[in-house]
Amino acid sequence: MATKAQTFRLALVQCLPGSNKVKNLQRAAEMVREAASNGAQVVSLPECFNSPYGTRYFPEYCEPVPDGDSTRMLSELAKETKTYLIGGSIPEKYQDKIYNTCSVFGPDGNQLALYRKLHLFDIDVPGKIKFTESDVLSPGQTPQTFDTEWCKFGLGICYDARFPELAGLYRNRGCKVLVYPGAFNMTTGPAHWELLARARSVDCQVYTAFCSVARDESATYVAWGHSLIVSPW
Ligand SMILES: NC(=O)CCC(=O)C(=O)O
Repeated sequence: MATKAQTFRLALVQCLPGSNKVKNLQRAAEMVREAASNGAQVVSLPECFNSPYGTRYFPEYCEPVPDGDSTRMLSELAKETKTYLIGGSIPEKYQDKIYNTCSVFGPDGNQLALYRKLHLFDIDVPGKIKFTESDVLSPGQTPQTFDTEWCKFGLGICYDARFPELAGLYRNRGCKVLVYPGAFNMTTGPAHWELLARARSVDCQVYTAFCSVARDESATYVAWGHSLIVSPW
């Protein structure tokens, strides 16, 4: 009798989006292919993988989901690589609003989830960083999970990881892995990135994956990087 595999390989793609959207998509696709060829069955991209991260960029780079170039690429890529592909996030244009949105596709290319960032990143650390996503973005309203043959996954985006209630809700729904595409910065990254991933894992007894964009010291928003996966232990 065939037994169901209990383990799988999850890859976090720490790509470096720049100002050219076509190149951002090409590079992300190359890195997903590389991960799949190294045995990854589930792959995540980071927050805003198709655009630079910043409120000034969201209106320019936003697209409809699932009918935009970035989401079409994700669906085709999931099918080509036969992976579960967690599409980081992109600025999504929906009606007259913009959301920070993660789409997930299965190995057959079908969309399994659409998650809009619930908690917008509005912070002011005097002398260090001020950022107000809510100037441009609207918050999502609904937590989202998706199923694989191995376990149920829960989705958050970056700042969402600061809210234990969301992780606890996913734990109560039976999720074993929480995935947060992200882009922390050089102030909060060293202070809280690893701490939050480990906290969510220990308090919910789940695996937690934080997938960051790579660091570019010349960018208007310098990301911390340091993608990581944490075990319940
Ligand atoms: N993109 C984000 O949500 C950034 C969150 C962040 O840096 C934080 O400290 O929280």
